[in-house]
Amino acid sequence: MKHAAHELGWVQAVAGAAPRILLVDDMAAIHDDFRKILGGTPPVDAGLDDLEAALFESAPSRAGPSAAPGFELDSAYQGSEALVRVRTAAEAGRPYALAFVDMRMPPGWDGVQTIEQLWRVDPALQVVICTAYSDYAWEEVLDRLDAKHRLMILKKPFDAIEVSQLAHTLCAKWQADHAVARHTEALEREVQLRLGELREANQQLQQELAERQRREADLQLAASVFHNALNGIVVTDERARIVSVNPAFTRLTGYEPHEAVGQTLRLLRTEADRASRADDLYHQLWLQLLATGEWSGELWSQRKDGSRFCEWLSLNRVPVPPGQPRRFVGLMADVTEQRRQQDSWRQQALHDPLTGLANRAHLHGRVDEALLRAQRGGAGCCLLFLDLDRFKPINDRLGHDVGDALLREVAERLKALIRHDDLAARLGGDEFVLLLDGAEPADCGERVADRVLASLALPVQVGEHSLQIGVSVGIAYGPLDGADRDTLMKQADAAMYLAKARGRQCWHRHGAAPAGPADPAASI
Ligand SMILES: Nc1nc2c(ncn2[C@@H]2O[C@H](COP(=O)(O)OP(=O)(O)OP(=O)(O)O)[C@@H](O)[C@H]2O)c(=O)[nH]1
Repeated sequence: MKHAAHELGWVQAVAGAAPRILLVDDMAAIHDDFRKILGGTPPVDAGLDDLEAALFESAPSRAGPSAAPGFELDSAYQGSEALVRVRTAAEAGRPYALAFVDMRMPPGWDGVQTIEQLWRVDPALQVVICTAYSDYAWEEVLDRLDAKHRLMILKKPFDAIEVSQLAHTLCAKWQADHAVARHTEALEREVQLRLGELREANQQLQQELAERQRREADLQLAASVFHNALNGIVVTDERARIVSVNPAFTRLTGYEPHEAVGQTLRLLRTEADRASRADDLYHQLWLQLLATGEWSGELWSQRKDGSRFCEWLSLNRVPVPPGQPRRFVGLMADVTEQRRQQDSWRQQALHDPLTGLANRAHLHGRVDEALLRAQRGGAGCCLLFLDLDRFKPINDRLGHDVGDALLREVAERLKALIRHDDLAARLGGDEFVLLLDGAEPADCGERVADRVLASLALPVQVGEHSLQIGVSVGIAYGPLDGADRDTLMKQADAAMYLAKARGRQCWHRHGAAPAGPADPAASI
């Protein structure tokens, strides 16, 4: 508030308002004299003229009321009253510029005490101490007040010009002091403002620096990952053209960066894929990548040296700011070994280890599929149940190894008799099944059975042994003889037993009338 009051004082001063002067004296006549000199009207009291004459060397009328116009004068007759006026003026924002203070003002404070009190309230107040006598040595007064720059001493009797000059000079000094103070304050504010702006700019700079350092760290990390990754990394544009590759890509494919960059991912196509005119996998995967932003899967690829490898490729669209070219990143890993292992496990799970034919589980799956297709209006299927005739004696006589070799040879012959879409399976022991997928023509089972009988009637050479075996075949058509797998297989099995019952080395179709003994010429 003090600051605001000073500020208002300054506004008043610069606005050209009359400087305010406070007259502090216990004698009313003195007030009138000051007013005459400084622009006030003297009180109507003849007795005061004498007093005036005693105080001033020359009569006040000599100075004239117009000698120093332009001051606003107030009077206080005791120090305490002066204090109230000074405080009120300061709080109202209209401080006094100058106070003329009498030295002796009984019964209250003397001049020095009064000045001390006034300066506590308004330290900028200029003071003229008026005295004919003093209770203090002047050095002592000045030391005690410790304010030589804002205090003047006016000794009685007064000279009007001296009073007027003091008033003008000290008011002008007060105004100048205020102007300097305001200017200094304005400068300080400006400096603070600039400092604040600088601090803010500096803080922003620090934040940007920290952000840049964080980004640089991220980039370094990304670059380190790119260069040290064990997996191949390939970055492409949206037309699948390679933009960059990492060292692991080169290790995996044999292509140096300068050989790969600018090529498309088709660089890794296998010879077979290149020869094929059909839309290749790369085309399909790229369409999916553009549509969904990601693709992953296994594909066979070819290295620069021509060797093939199975790669796991995972492609993703890289998010980039608007306006930047689209990029895709692919992670590649050589999974050839895993793929071979899986193939081997799949082979073992679905195939008979001795002959390599399909096993029972595999057969079941294929029969189910065939029956389902038939249900949906597709062609049916035919099952041929085969059981070798008198296989046990070979085993018993010549041992299991010879028996095994015989079984393997039977498997080879069976495979040679069927089409690509058909399936040859070994259920175990000397039991085999042929699945003819798409039972066309209507007697295809019987025709194949004839070929089986003929083929297996030929001797089998195992080492030094020329072995002669036969086979009994049961035939059942799905879904005609069984709409579900269990039924169909049971019917074919039962038909095979009927063929055995007929004397072996013959076939029997499920549902056909039991025939007489098979042609002995066809049997062993
Ligand atoms: N070598 C070999 N023999 C097997 C294998 N699995 C089963 N066997 C044998 O194959 C024979 C099959 O028995 P059967 O079909 O009853 O014998 P079979 O002499 O053919 O009898 P029929 O069918 O009535 O003519 C048994 O001696 C089994 O021990 C195998 O994996 N390897």
